[in-house]
Amino acid sequence: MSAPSRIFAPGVLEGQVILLSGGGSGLGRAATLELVALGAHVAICGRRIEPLEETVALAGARCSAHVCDIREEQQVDALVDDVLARYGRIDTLVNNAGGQFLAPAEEITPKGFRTVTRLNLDGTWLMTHAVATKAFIPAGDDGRPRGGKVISTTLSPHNGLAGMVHSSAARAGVENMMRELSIEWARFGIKLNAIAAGQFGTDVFMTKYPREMVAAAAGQVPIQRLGRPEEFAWLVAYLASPGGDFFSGSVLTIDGARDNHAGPWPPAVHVDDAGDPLRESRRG
Ligand SMILES: CCCCC/C=C/C(=O)SCCNC(=O)CCNC(=O)[C@H](O)C(C)(C)COP(=O)(O)OP(=O)(O)OC[C@H]1O[C@@H](n2cnc3c(N)ncnc32)[C@H](O)[C@@H]1OP(=O)(O)O
Ligand SMILES: NC(=O)C1=CN([C@@H]2O[C@H](COP(=O)(O)OP(=O)(O)OC[C@H]3O[C@@H](n4cnc5c(N)ncnc54)[C@H](OP(=O)(O)O)[C@@H]3O)[C@@H](O)[C@H]2O)C=CC1
Repeated sequence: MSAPSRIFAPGVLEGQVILLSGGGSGLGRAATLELVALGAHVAICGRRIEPLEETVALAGARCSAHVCDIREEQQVDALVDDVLARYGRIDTLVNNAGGQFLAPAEEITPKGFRTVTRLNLDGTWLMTHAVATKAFIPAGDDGRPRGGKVISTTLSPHNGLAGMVHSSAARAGVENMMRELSIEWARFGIKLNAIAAGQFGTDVFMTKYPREMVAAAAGQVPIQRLGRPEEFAWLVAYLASPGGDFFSGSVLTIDGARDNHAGPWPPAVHVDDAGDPLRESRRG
């Protein structure tokens, strides 16, 4: 059973049905536990059943596991149909599944580039389109489109993450997809936002990339630490809650200022002998 939220009132998401991709690990698991703790029913998906079942064991009966590869149109259709058959509605879609490999751009093959853009951009589109057309746009009891929310995880820094040209391109595409759809689908009551995550110390982040880069990552964040999965989870919960109702078409960057500068301030080349930031002397 999920522990009570440290931030939000219990029950703030009571009655909501949330579909979240990548709920078997890291940020997706943390978000699932927070959403369930706030009263939501959360259907989670991923390619492997084992990690999904581990999340269900932690979250309790309001969470269900569904195997689905978000890159496969038929699997996505079947997933959304299953979730609707089980819960009768979907209020919020969290597109959290994603990832990439680290490689110099010139070494990335067409297949490698396609693999990452298919996962992050096409997969996010397939999920968003299926949930919108099956759950958000059809009329509810009042004869009007039911509406709903879409929250998509993207990537900070926005000026390009070196070694990840495929993911940098795909996440920029996702952010503009959210912005564009927030205009077109406002007429259906659909609100779409992106959460641009900086570096968070999830298990996969800590183990997938070269050790030297992981060790240096916190030092590249102006506030000098990695994000904590629960900090991401709180932002997802806020957007899903009534507090998030006037957000649409936004990119919320959660990265300890990494989007603005890499490293502490002042950097070593910007300090005087006492270690203070350099400043110009007044003229005259
Ligand atoms: C310090 C850095 C800051 C990082 C900031 C971001 C952090 C995070 O996002 S942390 C969370 C990361 N989580 C994930 O990435 C999870 C999901 N990732 C994956 O599933 C894989 O990494 C995937 C994206 C590569 C997709 O896996 P899969 O569909 O199983 O693809 P394949 O392994 O079959 O590979 C297909 C194709 O892709 C190319 N490729 C894969 N890995 C590499 C590599 N390490 N280097 C170069 N190229 C790679 C390659 O073309 C593969 O085809 P084949 O050569 O025919 O195998
Ligand atoms: N941690 C970080 O610092 C950052 C993370 N992000 C992004 O945040 C998200 C979560 O990251 P994090 O928790 O750290 O990483 P994880 O690798 O732990 O999470 C990725 C999740 O996505 C699922 N997934 C991957 N491919 C597919 C697919 N084709 N279909 C369905 N599910 C899939 C995985 O499950 P399975 O393998 O079973 O399919 C896994 O549960 C990702 O999009 C990541 O790129 C962005 C910026 C920084």
